[in-house]
Amino acid sequence: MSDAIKHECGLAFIRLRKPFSYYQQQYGSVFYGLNKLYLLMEKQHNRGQDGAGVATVKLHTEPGVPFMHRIRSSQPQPIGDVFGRIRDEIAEIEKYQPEITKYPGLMKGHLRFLGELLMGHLRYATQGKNNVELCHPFVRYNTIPARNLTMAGNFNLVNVEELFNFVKVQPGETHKNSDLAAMLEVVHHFLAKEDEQRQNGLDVKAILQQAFSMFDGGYHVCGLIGSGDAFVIRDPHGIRPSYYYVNEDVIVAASERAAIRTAFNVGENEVMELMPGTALIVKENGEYSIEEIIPAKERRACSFERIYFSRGNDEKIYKERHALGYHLSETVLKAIDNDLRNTIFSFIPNTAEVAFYGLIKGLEDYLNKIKVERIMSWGKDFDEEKLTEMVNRRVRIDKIAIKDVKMRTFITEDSSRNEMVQHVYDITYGTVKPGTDTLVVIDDSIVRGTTLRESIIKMLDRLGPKRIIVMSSAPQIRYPDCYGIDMSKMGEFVAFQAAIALIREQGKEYILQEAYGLCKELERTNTLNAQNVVKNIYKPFTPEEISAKIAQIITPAGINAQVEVIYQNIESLHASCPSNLGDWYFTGNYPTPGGNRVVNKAFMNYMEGKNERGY
Ligand SMILES: O=P(O)(O)OC[C@H]1O[C@H](OP(=O)(O)OP(=O)(O)O)[C@H](O)[C@@H]1O
Repeated sequence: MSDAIKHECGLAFIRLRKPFSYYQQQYGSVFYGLNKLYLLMEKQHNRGQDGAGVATVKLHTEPGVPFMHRIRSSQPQPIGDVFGRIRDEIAEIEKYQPEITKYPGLMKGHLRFLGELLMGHLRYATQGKNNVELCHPFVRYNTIPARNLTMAGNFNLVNVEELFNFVKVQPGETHKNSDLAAMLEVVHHFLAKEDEQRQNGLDVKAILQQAFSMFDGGYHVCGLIGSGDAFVIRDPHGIRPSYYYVNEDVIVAASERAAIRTAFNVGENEVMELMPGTALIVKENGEYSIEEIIPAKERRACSFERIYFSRGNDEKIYKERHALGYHLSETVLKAIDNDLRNTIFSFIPNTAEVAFYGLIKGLEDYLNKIKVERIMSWGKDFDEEKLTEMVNRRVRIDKIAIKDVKMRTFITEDSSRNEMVQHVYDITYGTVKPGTDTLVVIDDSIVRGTTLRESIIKMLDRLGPKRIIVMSSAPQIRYPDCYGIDMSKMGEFVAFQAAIALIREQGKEYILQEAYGLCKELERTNTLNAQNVVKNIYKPFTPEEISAKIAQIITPAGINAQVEVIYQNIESLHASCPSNLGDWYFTGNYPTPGGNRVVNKAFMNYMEGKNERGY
């Protein structure tokens, strides 16, 4: 089967609250909104590099004049492509009317994308072919202006089929697995109903309450309506991140706080978090409100956002990644028997860099403590040489792995990933004392283990270390994620491969058969969402046993160094990222019942040899 593309990951929204002439006077450009949208998107490019799209709505147009426009790209550098094409349109008009930029009203009439409502999207398609038809935003056109709707989002739903059935829509081949297509149809269904009944303005809150009570998953979604209204909404568990900022000139929303801070040059506390289950609703007249759409449920904000996905320049995320590294320092000291003299520390670029600083801080704190203890124990028995030697003891750090391509391989589609990871990294020669040094490298996450097996371990081994210890600032990734970040097939997780290998080695295949039988039974009684059966696969083994097996799996043939893997534990993860406790990919504790169905389906697919995702 061809894989469905279900991953849509970065969002930007701007509502201009003043006429275009104001922005020209105040900020020197009628393109203020478009420029800010570009910046917001560029600052979130970490969230998706496979596609980009923009939609705009113009307010108060004459009847018959198009007011909703959309442009999308799945070219390499898609943000540049989208805005390049918008720029070309501007240049074309200026060619014939060089004075036009002086007349904002005229500009609005001539330029398709000069709208007061702007929405941008960055797409990450980890699976299947990158098809521009699947890039957000999607649009639902209608002859009645208020029933035109365009939406984009960062989300995964686990009940798409059910939703299409509800609105009695037969989606085409391209969109049949698309969460957004299903969501758009459902929201449009209630929008049309509301428009039929309404006396005055649209009751956007009522539309959202009816539509969003039907969605099972994690989401951060934005919609622009032909009436001039707009909304941004976040799932009731707060799984996906969502932030907003308001001043007299603009209303802004985005997936990451730091992007808003940089684009609008504002402080940490000026950017607000959109709380779980609520929506930012912007009325056609530029007023806004924060409304509860679905009562908030237990907060399960995604921790993988903090560990890997978001950009690390966010004030809180930086501290959290630092803490993740710090928490690992004690464990690594134990692993190397406190032998800092013969150990060299480094990181796998890029995301792990901040955790590396945290790790080093932890090691330095230890070393400083030791120095003080030693010096104190000398009493008066020391000289300059002895003291200098002690004070100059350092944790040995070096930049050993280099990333040649400035792209995120994890969010690169599967077919090209293996080859890519082989060529993405390189090493710095002459850094390690061959045969003596232990080399410790920290990565933020080990998912499939491909980065390590196909590239990093072989390269590091060329430097001749005695041991290679890989530390992961995330715990073992054991279960699929179906709420936003694509990790969908059981057999691909190196932790699952390790559990299977241990089961086989120990002749415990009955565990697999029992779990499969239980899944089948749950399927028959339509209760696949009642429990996560895959937990039984891991149950017989300690995390350390799984880690030891993972180390074997990621060690390619012909490696001289002894390879070990050390993971973060769940307690330290939670201590490091206290407001993002969503940890289902590590623990198997899904926030919605749909999650259990997904993991059980993924396991059944694995047992049946089907290479397809569980949702
Ligand atoms: O175990 P695997 O399945 O190979 O995946 C894990 C790797 O993927 C990510 O790197 P990526 O290149 O996406 O991003 P980065 O440069 O931001 O770290 C992550 O940082 C790990 O290094």
